[in-house]
Amino acid sequence: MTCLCLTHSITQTHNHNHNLPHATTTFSSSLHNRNPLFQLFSVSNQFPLLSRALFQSIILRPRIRPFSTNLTASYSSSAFAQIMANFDADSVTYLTQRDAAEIDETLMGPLGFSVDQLMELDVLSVATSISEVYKPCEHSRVLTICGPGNNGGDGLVAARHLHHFGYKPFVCYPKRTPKPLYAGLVTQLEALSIPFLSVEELPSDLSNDFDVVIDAMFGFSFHGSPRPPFDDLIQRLVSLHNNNNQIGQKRSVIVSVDIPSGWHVEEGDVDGTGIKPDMLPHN
Ligand SMILES: NC(=O)C1=CN([C@@H]2O[C@H](COP(=O)(O)OP(=O)(O)OC[C@H]3O[C@@H](n4cnc5c(N)ncnc54)[C@H](O)[C@@H]3O)[C@@H](O)[C@H]2O)[C@H](O)CC1
Repeated sequence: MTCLCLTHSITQTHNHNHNLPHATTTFSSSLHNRNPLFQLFSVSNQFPLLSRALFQSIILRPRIRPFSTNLTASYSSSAFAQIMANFDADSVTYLTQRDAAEIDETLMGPLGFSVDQLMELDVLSVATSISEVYKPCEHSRVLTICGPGNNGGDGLVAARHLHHFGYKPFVCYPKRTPKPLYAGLVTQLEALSIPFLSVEELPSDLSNDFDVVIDAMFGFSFHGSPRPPFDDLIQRLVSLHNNNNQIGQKRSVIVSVDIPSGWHVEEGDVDGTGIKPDMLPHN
């Protein structure tokens, strides 16, 4: 799992106590017309042996690079500078939406991984990254907005992990899927008394009630324009970012799992009006 922390200065980059190596980096808004997704290096002969999460954790980490050469203005950490020194511009390749789906088919077909196995592994890394950058003592109230597919499942798992990490998670899961995997994830959250909020119960300004908003609406299977209620939810997250432009106003930070919801999966934030996440952990 790789975590890209956007627009914020780097806070930490190291192997953490959960022993899941990852990289955290920052880059400028020039990202938004580039596809930040599914970055992999040209070592495809190794890739089928590992889940994308494992692959990116173990192989990508020492060599990840930012998308913008303007990056140097946005960081000050010597640890980050060290990471940057190892970046290799020529080693980055990108996966298409179709590539990503085919890799999953391989992982979950001949290689015998199960969705829930990959989801747990990926999302433990997501939750760990969040806990390193946004400490529970300062960012305890977390809203996870979950979509109808596996990206939404990631959000449900993230809420559970973050509860165990000491956060106070809330979940908005407006389009539930009756499959056993999702039903089990919901049951586990209910057993922990994690509150589920309807779209109507959300405050008009999410920043009033939440320190972190996790965008787990859509991942790599998103296509077209978002349908209700996700069109409205995406707009709320867009508004959060816009509100930040008003001096002195504290806002929730946005963590988009795998892909900022509503972005074109391959083209990115085509017209520049999409969600601008603060952190982009992807699996
Ligand atoms: N590969 C891994 O290691 C893992 C990745 N995971 C995560 O799973 C998502 C991809 O999941 P998938 O179920 O294929 O798709 P999505 O979650 O992106 O959504 C599908 C869902 O959304 C509906 N939909 C599509 N477009 C729209 C739209 N315009 N409006 C409304 N609804 C839409 C569609 O009908 C489906 O219901 C990947 O990104 C990772 O985050 C897993 O954790 C497993 C491990």
